[in-house]
Amino acid sequence: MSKASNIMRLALLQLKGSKDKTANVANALGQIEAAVKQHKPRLITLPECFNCPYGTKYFREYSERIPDGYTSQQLSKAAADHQVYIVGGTIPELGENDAIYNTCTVWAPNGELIGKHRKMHLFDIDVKGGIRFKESETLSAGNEFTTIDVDGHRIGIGICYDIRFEEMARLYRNAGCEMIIYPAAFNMTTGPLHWELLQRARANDNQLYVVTTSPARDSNAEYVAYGHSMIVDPWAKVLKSASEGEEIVVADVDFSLVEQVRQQIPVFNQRRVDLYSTKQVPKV
Ligand SMILES: NC(=O)CCC(=O)C(=O)O
Repeated sequence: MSKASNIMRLALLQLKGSKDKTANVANALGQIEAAVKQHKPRLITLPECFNCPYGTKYFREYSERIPDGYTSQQLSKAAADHQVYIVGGTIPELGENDAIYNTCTVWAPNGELIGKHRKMHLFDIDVKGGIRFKESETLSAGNEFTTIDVDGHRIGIGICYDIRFEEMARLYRNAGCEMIIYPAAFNMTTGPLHWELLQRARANDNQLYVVTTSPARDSNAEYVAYGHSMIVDPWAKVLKSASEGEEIVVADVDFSLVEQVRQQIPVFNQRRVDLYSTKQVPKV
């Protein structure tokens, strides 16, 4: 598809969550409607696990089939009603053989499912004096890369912990992506240290936009999300950032900046491939 425009308006919805799935989805739908009315975005993003508490003991109970489940159907309808792209955060997906995945769905303005990304790198960490979390206790990892086309612009999808894996971002860059979107929920141990750093690193290394959308912080929750949903530009500059609470972050991104940065700092033509190998890029 040809690039209709280089400017795209994004709205990142940093949403409050609770244990009530219907209320969480209703809140997301209300915020989508508000964002559309107030800001007329082309693309809306939601947080990781926006319809359920983020915790391994909850994933199976809250899981749904995609695209037949309740949350998918609501997001599809919202995209069509408002004529907008929706990167639907993540939900626990009930997959083949009863496996559960942490999955992002992407909806086109006609309500069609145009992308489904299962988190590839499960969040399994144990930091002394900090956080212990093991997604693999109940989740399975996805094995496929996911890119979508929005008005001729290729966008890669990753989920939270995926951002730590530079190889994945590099692969998206090599596949022609100009932006990577990560629904995410960093925590209060690693968030202050690594959240902005990782986004700016991925943007700088690959000369593309990086977008993250977090749940709002709830200090009483079992897992306290860091917040600070963010858009970083291809210069690795923070274009816009949320605070901790429920918030809509709106920004116009200019995709011509991607090409400008790649021309001005042409590292991808300066690789010493005679000294280090570059892997074959799998088709994505
Ligand atoms: N939900 C996640 O994958 C959390 C990742 C995270 O907090 C990190 O430090 O990495």
